[in-house]
Amino acid sequence: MTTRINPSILAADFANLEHELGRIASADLVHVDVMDNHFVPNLTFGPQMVGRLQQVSPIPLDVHLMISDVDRWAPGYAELGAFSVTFHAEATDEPVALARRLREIGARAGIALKPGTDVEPYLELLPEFDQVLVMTVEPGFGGQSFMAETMPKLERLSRVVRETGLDVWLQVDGGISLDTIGIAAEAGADTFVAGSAVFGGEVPADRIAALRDAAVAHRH
Ligand SMILES: O=C(CO)[C@@H](O)[C@H](O)COP(=O)(O)O
Ligand SMILES: [Fe+2]
Repeated sequence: MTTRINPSILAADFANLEHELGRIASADLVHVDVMDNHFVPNLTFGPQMVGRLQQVSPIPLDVHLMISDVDRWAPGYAELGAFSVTFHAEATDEPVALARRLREIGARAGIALKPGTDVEPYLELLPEFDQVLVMTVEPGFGGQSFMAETMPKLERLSRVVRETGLDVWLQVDGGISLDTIGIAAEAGADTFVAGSAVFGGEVPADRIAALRDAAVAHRH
């Protein structure tokens, strides 16, 4: 099974983003955290900025929308060429309609679950999605501690994906480091977002390689 490392540019130098993207070119995708200071108490960037990142990035964009009114805003990120667009389950009453719209435009559709959100109601919707993002911290900020109590959710998803044979990527995001990536890999994650663990090092490419090795060592 493929293991993907997606560095989060939330931990990058915002004044030098093109340069920062170049330093993580050995990663699989670049994780772009869009926050609106409404769904979460923090503010990052919007479509104009993400569109420009899309133009200069050497690797595809994995957009994580932490915004309200997502039915209105999410399709725009697919239209600007993002490889995947992940919205929060808590932010819409129509997750299936929105996922279909994203896929129609040509993006992979992802659904994200906050640590306190139950996975059970979403299991039957899995065929509508290309990716499930299990948040391993409360969304809003980088540099928080990994919440191991979210792992049963990942184990449940992993079992269902295996049993059904669906091609749904299982992503974890928040507090992923050399100390925690093995726990998430063992629980069934295949796609790992890491912000501070990648950009906190002198050479992000070395961090990416080390995280990848640690994840592969713990995969079943
Ligand atoms: O979505 C989020 C935070 O809400 C993340 O993508 C963070 O950017 C991850 O940062 P680290 O926990 O890896 O520092
Ligand atoms: Fe994220």
